[in-house]
Amino acid sequence: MTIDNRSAFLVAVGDLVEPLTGSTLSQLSAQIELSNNAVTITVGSFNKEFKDQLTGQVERLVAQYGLGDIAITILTRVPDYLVDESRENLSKVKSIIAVASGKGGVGKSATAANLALALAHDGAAVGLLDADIYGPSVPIMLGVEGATPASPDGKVMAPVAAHGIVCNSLGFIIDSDKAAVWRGPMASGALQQLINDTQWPELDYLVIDMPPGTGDIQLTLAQKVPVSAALVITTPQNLALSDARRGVDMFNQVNIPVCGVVENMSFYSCEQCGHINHIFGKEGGDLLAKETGVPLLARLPLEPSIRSDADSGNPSVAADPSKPVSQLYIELARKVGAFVWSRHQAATDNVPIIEIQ
Ligand SMILES: Nc1ncnc2c1ncn2[C@@H]1O[C@H](COP(=O)(O)OP(=O)(O)OP(=O)(O)O)[C@@H](O)[C@H]1O
Repeated sequence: MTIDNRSAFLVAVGDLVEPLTGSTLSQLSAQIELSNNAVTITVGSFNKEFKDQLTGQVERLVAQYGLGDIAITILTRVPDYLVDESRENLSKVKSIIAVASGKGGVGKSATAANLALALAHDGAAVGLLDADIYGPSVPIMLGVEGATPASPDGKVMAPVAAHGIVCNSLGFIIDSDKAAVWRGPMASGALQQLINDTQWPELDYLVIDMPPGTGDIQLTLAQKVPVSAALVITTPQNLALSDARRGVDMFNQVNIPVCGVVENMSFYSCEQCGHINHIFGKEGGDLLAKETGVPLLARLPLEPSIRSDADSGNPSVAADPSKPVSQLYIELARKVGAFVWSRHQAATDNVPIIEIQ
């Protein structure tokens, strides 16, 4: 192989496109290293499908440029958003994703839990913080109700492990019925404690299940924690949509990038005849996306197994990642991961690093 071939190969690899962002590897500052017998590409998201595709594309380029016998390795390094050294307990967390909703009961917690599991399914180290102080449901959803976070020094809490991720929730610390009747300052104080006193391990993503609504607590939380992407969950009907619009506005106010909207309980597909029924109305999520300029990332069906899986402590993605509804969560997770990767490039304006050894 000649020097020219090697250089042309590196340029061609840099020109390959990440399909969910539409950007090239060079634009996304992927690191591409070529030695005599190996090429290693470090991308910013875990998307298994994309990494497999990329391996195939690189194999073809290796053949096209006559590079001979070359080992191809694709690694992932999620961009590190949390540059603030003072946040000791979050110092090992690379990126925080807030899952919010303008109103309660739209499926925010079920979506947050399945999103966290879907990110982990592709290989990421993931934590889930249940900040839904008024109705902490993560312990039940992850099947760890009654667990107690370990605290060797009596000060910080170690999160609880479940289904390959780690989580913490006010539900571990207090009776969730009591939390439901707390007044603002008490709820806010408990939330602060949960945020400040959880010692998160090395994580690629920390998913936060936010309290529903757009009041002071939500705003304070959004400002206190360095969120890299917010996801707003809604159902298709008008009332939920106007609340979701307020959710998007809230994040805009505090300069947190909203990566997208999820329309949950979007339709019901009859198990017997396959007829699709839009129980809560149609195309509301599209309308919201158009009005706010935020993309609609997923339409999730109203499906009994989502509820029964979550109620039995084994959310759909953990129960069976291959079933259609789990695949929807996995696709959603890949879009969120791609947003975090591309957003970081926009934020830091990194220059591409291409090394030839
Ligand atoms: N797409 C869906 N299909 C069927 N059931 C769902 C779906 N999404 C969520 N659920 C179920 O609906 C109920 C409410 O969902 P969830 O607790 O996630 O809502 P939430 O928005 O977090 O509510 P809250 O704001 O009160 O905490 C749960 O039993 C959950 O399992």
